[in-house]
Amino acid sequence: MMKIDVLSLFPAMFTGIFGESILKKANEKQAVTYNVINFREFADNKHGQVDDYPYGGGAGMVLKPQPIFDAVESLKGENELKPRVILMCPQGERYTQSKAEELAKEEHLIFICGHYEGYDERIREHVVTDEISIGDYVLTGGELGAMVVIDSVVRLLPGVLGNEDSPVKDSFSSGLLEHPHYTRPADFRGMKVPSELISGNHRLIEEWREKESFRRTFERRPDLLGNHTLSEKQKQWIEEWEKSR
Ligand SMILES: C[S@@+](CC[C@H](N)C(=O)[O-])C[C@H]1O[C@@H](n2cnc3c(N)ncnc32)[C@H](O)[C@@H]1O
Repeated sequence: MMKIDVLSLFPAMFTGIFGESILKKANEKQAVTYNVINFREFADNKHGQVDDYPYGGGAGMVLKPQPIFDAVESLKGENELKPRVILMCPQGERYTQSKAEELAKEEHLIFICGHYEGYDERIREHVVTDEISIGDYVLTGGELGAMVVIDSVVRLLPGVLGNEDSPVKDSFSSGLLEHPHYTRPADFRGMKVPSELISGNHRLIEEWREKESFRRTFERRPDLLGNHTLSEKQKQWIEEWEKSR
């Protein structure tokens, strides 16, 4: 079972997300346990102070090393392999599906959610194994970022999603965006579902999905095709689309 610990100054933010939908079910199925800790409890001063002014001056407060070092040390099991200690940070590695797949193989993840201006650099250097950014924008705190990462990792744990929601065909898992979906009715206000999908012919349906998945990626995210060697079929599709433009 995967163990997820979160260090945050605002633990109540996680109550909703861990108590709903797939994250809740994953815990009920004993695929994962969640533990959210307010690292203020580890402050070694009677005011519970976890931040201080930056050396050299300037705006904003910096998270002190002591509460975070002590909190992380308290979470490492004695006989445990090293946990991944993940710092949520806009300066970190940009988060991707392949990182989610990598983290889903681990047994223990510890997330550090910052607030304020930044972290004392010694936290990065001596406690953290990974620094993750969820995108090129700045959030108020690391909590929302940690939720994004946790959600995307937990849904990959064995047994969490049923076969019907299998993550294997999701966008990015195969290197391409997923094909479009349709459901009933087959004709909604004159807008028809592609005939291949209602043909009942599995080969036709698979071919349509394969082609539309590639088209969607080619049109919306050609950057994803950067490392992809095009098959003959894909080259023909591109020619066909370029002619019809
Ligand atoms: C206001 S931000 C600090 C930004 C910092 N001064 C900088 O420029 O790098 C406060 C906290 O929010 C979190 N955060 C902000 N943007 C993030 C992002 N894109 N991805 C992950 N965490 C983020 C981090 O935990 C960060 O320590």
